[in-house]
Amino acid sequence: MSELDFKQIWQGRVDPEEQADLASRLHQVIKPLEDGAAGTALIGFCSDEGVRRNQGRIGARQAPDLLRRALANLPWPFDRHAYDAGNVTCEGRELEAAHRALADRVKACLSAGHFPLVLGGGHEVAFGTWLGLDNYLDSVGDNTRIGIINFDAHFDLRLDTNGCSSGTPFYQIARRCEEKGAEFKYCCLGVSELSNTPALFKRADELGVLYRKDADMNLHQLNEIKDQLQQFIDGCDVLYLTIDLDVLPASVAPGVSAPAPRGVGLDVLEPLISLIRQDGKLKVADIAEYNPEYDIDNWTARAAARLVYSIVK
Ligand SMILES: N=CN[C@@H](CCC(=O)O)C(=O)O
Ligand SMILES: [Mn+2]
Ligand SMILES: [Mn+2]
Repeated sequence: MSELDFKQIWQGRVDPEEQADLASRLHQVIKPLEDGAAGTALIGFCSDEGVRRNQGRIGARQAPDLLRRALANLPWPFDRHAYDAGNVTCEGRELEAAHRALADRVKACLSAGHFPLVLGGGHEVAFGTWLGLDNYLDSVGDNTRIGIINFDAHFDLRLDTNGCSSGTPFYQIARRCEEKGAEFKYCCLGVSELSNTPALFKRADELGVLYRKDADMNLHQLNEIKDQLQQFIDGCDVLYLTIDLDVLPASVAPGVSAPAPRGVGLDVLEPLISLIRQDGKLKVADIAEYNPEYDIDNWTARAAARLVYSIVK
């Protein structure tokens, strides 16, 4: 990202009448990625090639810079550095190359001690994010168990027989795990019975996926969901959190490729994100499927910003 692009994107409201340390916003503290103290490192993944291959509605490749704009005014009362690590762009149809480039960027951020937070892009982002974490753990000789927690209306466990797409990332990861003799630990919360065929439910069962349907993700079930999620977390050494914005009701997040008529509310998602953050296992996260073409008055971008805030706070 050029200095000019950085300055154009990271701007927003300033409140000079307030005590400075109580009024700072992300756009005032974020810096281009540089050597220095550990912090949160935002990486954009400009791609909707996976969505195109998956017969979906394209538009998500525009998302990263628009999400940055939605993040710019967030209060940043945290004693933590924030960096912008720029964009990885899928050139033409070269999704596999973009996955490798994203994995390298995620790994470099982890090696420097940062918490990489990737802004998609279609959900094909997940394979690149996971690969970056896996490559990093391999490079430090760490044989730990990675737990994947995906908030999504879809399993994204489609076969990649005809190439990878936004519908295949967790199947690709399952195959990689099998090849290297690692356990595939995948928890998918918010699955819609109407948006996944029995073939996908069958594959999820065969792969030992822990899942809950959107209809079982209500506020009155929160304690039960937390217990189930905590048990999953206890069986993992490190965590990768991925949020597909289509897990939210379409009335909250209309700007996605495949909207969910029911969805899971922020009132349920936010306490679960706090649980995921709680014990220090969370190493990397991403937000996927923002499609500005279908957004209304930035509702979806604002919901995404709220979720980012929940992840980093
Ligand atoms: N990442 C999205 N995956 C969904 C899309 C479904 C749709 O376009 O209707 C899937 O493949 O199941
Ligand atoms: Mn998805
Ligand atoms: Mn989805």
